[in-house]
Amino acid sequence: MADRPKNTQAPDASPGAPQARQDTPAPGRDWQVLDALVATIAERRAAGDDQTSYTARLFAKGRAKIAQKVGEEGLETALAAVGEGPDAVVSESADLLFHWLVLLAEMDVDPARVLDRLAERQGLSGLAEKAARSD
Ligand SMILES: N=c1c2ncn([C@@H]3O[C@H](COP(=O)(O)OP(=O)(O)OP(=O)(O)O)[C@@H](O)[C@H]3O)c2ncn1[C@@H]1O[C@H](COP(=O)(O)O)[C@@H](O)[C@H]1O
Repeated sequence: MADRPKNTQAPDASPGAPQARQDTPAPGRDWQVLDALVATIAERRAAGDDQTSYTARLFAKGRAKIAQKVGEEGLETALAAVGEGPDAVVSESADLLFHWLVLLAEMDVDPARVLDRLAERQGLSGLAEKAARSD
């Protein structure tokens, strides 16, 4: 992915907390983590070594299997929210994001397109959008 804001301070930082240096984001709170994962997924896809790579194995199984995994991980995230707690939701969300990125790669969809779509929607109320639908 590209062209996303980097070094953005975490939204849950308390108002009085010391400001983080703009060039030293906290680990895991920089979009470079996702950029690196996208690159790794592309590399594993190109190498196609399903003996050593879970990602390559997913690609070998095909789109339907990858889509199924996205569905499963989404459900597991929801179930974790209801039946477990924040730590489980974090783990399941990571599984979900990984499989979601694999699915986008399988479909040759640049994840930046999803970010663009979100950006287009910024400022548009979900309720207003729903009310404007013709169906
Ligand atoms: N982020 C992930 C990641 N998140 C989850 N997973 C794997 O996703 C799987 C999900 O667990 P499940 O029990 O649902 O899957 P499963 O039962 O093995 O699969 P099925 O039988 O359902 O097909 C586990 O094997 C996890 O290890 C991941 N596998 C890889 N990555 C990243 O991809 C990189 C490359 O991994 P390899 O392709 O394996 O080299 C790694 O370095 C990581 O950065």
